[in-house]
Amino acid sequence: MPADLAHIRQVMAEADCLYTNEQLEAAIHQVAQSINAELAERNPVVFCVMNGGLIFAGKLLPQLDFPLELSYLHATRYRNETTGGELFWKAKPEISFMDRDVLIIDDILDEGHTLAAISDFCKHAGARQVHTVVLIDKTHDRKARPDLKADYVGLPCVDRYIFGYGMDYKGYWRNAPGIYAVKGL
Ligand SMILES: O=P(O)(O)OC[C@H]1O[C@H](OP(=O)(O)OP(=O)(O)O)[C@H](O)[C@@H]1O
Ligand code: HPA
Repeated sequence: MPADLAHIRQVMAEADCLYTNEQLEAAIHQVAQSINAELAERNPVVFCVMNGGLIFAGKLLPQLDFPLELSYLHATRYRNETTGGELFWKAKPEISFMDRDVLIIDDILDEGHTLAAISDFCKHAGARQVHTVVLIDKTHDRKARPDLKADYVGLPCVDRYIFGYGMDYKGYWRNAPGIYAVKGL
């Protein structure tokens, strides 16, 4: 069914801005410094988790100052909805990471099923160590595992449905230049 563009535009017009582009760029810079300090000698394989990780990865990677190999994977469980379901692999990693450090870049750690499944997949497939970085860690008590955390986090966010900076609302507004919460969600 075609999207109701009037609704999509209204969602943007009524959304609350949680983080501006400037705040996000400052957070990404901090994260990059931490990763530079800790992974510089690890020669990692870096995976951008599509689609949501695209903008964050694009802004983070040029600030990493050490040798790395870049690839992508695509696992999704929201599929243009605002609640998550079963994890579906659209593209598994193609580059070999056997006995290599892996860095997973994603936009958001929400319930964490996605990051946990990707990390487990990489460990079982022979990664030496799996590191994770997310731009946003949503604050609530519904994490897939109680101790589930990313190794590097840009910013926390309230327990609302958010979009922008790679994250979508019904497939739209990944291009929004900040992070916004949908009115009423
Ligand atoms: O922590 P979780 O509750 O598992 O949710 C986080 C995941 O959900 C989103 O992906 P989505 O399934 O929407 O796929 P997409 O990036 O292709 O939109 C987001 O990009 C994360 O990968
Ligand atoms: O709040 C969210 N917004 C967009 N995508 C998401 N994937 C998990 N949580 C979210």
